[in-house]
Amino acid sequence: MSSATRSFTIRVPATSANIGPGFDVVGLSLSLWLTLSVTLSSGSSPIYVPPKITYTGEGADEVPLDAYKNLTTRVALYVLRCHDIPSFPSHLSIHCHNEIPFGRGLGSSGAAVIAGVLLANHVCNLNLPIERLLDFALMIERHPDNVTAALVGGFVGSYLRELDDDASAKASVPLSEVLPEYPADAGPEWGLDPPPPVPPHGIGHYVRFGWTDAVKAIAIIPRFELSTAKAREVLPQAYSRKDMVFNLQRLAVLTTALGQSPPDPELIYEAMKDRIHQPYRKSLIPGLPEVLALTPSSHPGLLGICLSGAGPTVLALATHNFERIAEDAKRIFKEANVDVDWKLLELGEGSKFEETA
Ligand SMILES: Nc1ncnc2c1ncn2[C@@H]1O[C@H](COP(=O)(O)OP(=O)(O)O)[C@@H](O)[C@H]1O
Ligand SMILES: N[C@@H](CCOP(=O)(O)O)C(=O)O
Repeated sequence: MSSATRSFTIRVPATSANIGPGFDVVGLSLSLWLTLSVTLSSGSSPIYVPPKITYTGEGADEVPLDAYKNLTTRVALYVLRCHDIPSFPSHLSIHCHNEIPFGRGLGSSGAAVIAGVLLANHVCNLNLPIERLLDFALMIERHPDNVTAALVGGFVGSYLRELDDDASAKASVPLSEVLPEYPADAGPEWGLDPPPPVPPHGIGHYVRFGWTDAVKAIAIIPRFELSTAKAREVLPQAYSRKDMVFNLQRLAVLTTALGQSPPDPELIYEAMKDRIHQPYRKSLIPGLPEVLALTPSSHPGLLGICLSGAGPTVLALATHNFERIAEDAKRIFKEANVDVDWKLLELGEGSKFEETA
């Protein structure tokens, strides 16, 4: 019996969502990566061999290596099952190398979800267009900001289409039905009845904004995790008109201002302020108000400063003076007993697929 091997890599960037006023709307991709190196052998044995996962980098001590428990492979399995493919092909090996820290507001779960959607697409040659890949990702991450930026790259704005009643019901099934908890002894056929909820078409829509290369991102990353779910629980259900208008005005300006050359610190600093999520998340992140109080006049080169995603990472956009901005933010966090690491990052590309053999 002959055997053939196919190998490919999938690279998905970290993201920073919200950028101040764009809660659940804007995101940008950053130069930190989740990389999957995938090998698929076939034909040498008739016995089904389940997927083998190995993992290095961020999260290596906590991530499950069972394909029915790991977020990336569970997402891939969901996509396969929506295409009437009950399980992974035999003899699949996946090595994940992850540079994106967990639970810090840098889109680790969004990257894992996009990696899973792309894994299914390429392992079984589904040839799904970008829009359909996004539909699957949005059945899992219900806000579009991270997953869209992780998939297409750049500085991106997105919205969820208003769905008709039928599509809306399909798109709002509980996550437990999209990604069921597999029991320890689950075989490849487990969970096929009832079949998984197939996403409606065209859930998410996006546009890429301009971005000036002079703008770099300093990620100031506290050494503690804050789950996105917990950081969403503290948000109110309703907002005043005044606060909504405050954010809308700034968001409209910000999406163009970050593409202008040279970038205008006065315009951008004010445009990165927010009243929809940051004020409510302060209680979860000691030192946050003090760090957000750095300004372009106290720190030349700084353009604006905000919470990255749901936090606790702070994102400072700047053109120069990176070390001073970062070290001062680190010192301020330290005064609140929070240790941080910082990284100077670039606006990243979107997800990449490369056939290696
Ligand atoms: N590469 C990965 N592989 C498997 N699971 C992951 C991966 N990245 C993130 N996760 C899961 O997502 C969780 C973090 O998600 P979340 O709370 O949304 O924070 P973040 O802001 O990092 O996206 C992790 O605790 C882990 O369970
Ligand atoms: N808009 C979301 C973004 C969450 O991003 P993450 O990187 O923290 O997962 C929110 O603010 O809740």
